[in-house]
Amino acid sequence: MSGRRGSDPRGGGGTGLEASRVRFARGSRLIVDGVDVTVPRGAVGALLGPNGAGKSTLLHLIAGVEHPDVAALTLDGDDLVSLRRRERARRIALVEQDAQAPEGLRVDHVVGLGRVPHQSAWGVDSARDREVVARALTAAGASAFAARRYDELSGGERQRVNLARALAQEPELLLLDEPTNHLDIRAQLATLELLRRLADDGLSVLAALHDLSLAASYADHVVVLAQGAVVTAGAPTDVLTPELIRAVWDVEAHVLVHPVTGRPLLAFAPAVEDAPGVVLGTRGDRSPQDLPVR
Ligand SMILES: Nc1ncnc2c1ncn2[C@@H]1O[C@H](COP(=O)(O)OP(=O)(O)OP(=O)(O)O)[C@@H](O)[C@H]1O
Repeated sequence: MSGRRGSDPRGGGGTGLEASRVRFARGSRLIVDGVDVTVPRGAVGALLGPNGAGKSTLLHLIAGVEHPDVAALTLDGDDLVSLRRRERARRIALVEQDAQAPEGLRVDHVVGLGRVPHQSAWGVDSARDREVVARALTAAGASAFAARRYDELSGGERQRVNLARALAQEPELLLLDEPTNHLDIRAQLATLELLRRLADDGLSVLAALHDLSLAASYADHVVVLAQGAVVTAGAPTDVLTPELIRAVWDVEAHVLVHPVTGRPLLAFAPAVEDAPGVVLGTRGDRSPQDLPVR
């Protein structure tokens, strides 16, 4: 996965995230099966795959919310598994699909929670903490509701606050699980533009996305997962072919060229048996051997 910039504006020449052989089982069920993902500094990576492919679980394993059975996980060469929790929280932020916050908390205080890994044990807000929170709220388009209660916000408003909280962490690696969920189209584009800009400034970004056209427009590199394993990975133009989309998602796709960006733009048609009036069968039960693993 390569970024659009050759230099590392944060200094240090970091290699970003290198995750290899990530494996995780729940009971007898293998959920993530030997996955390799790399995200260099300054790159946007997109994790793609059908429902249940293992995208959220993989993000949780990288963030340290879950612990892999086997994996080599490094961030800028540092072993993530042996990092102390607080240090890991300073370096990696995760925007979850349905993040929670303590009941009744104001939005700016929720975003302020992102500063906790940077604060002393007394948790006193410094002028810099307040400045970082204000900047994060603005960047995520959430300053208009900074003084409202988080639990009274709409889904899209909460999504922006969750992003602001992660930005307030000032991480080196930003992981996002469906960051455009609940967002209107303007907010979706603003979020992806923001991620692109942050990556151009040296942040490593890895986002699970369902919108393949958005992924193709903004990601440097996509990783396609199915049934816990990597099917293929590479530049969006190389990976997102009609054949791959049919094999993994079981839909027919036309790959067009975006008239402005020149990037792939996908138009879909349902598979024949999904036509109106046809009852869906148990699809997606194909074994990984049926998929074109590269
Ligand atoms: N707590 C759990 N207990 C048992 N199985 C789980 C648990 N959480 C997830 N799974 C299973 O692990 C698999 C991967 O789930 P995961 O949420 O990582 O997929 P995903 O690709 O993020 O899906 P989606 O696109 O629907 O969000 C699924 O089969 C899911 O049912």
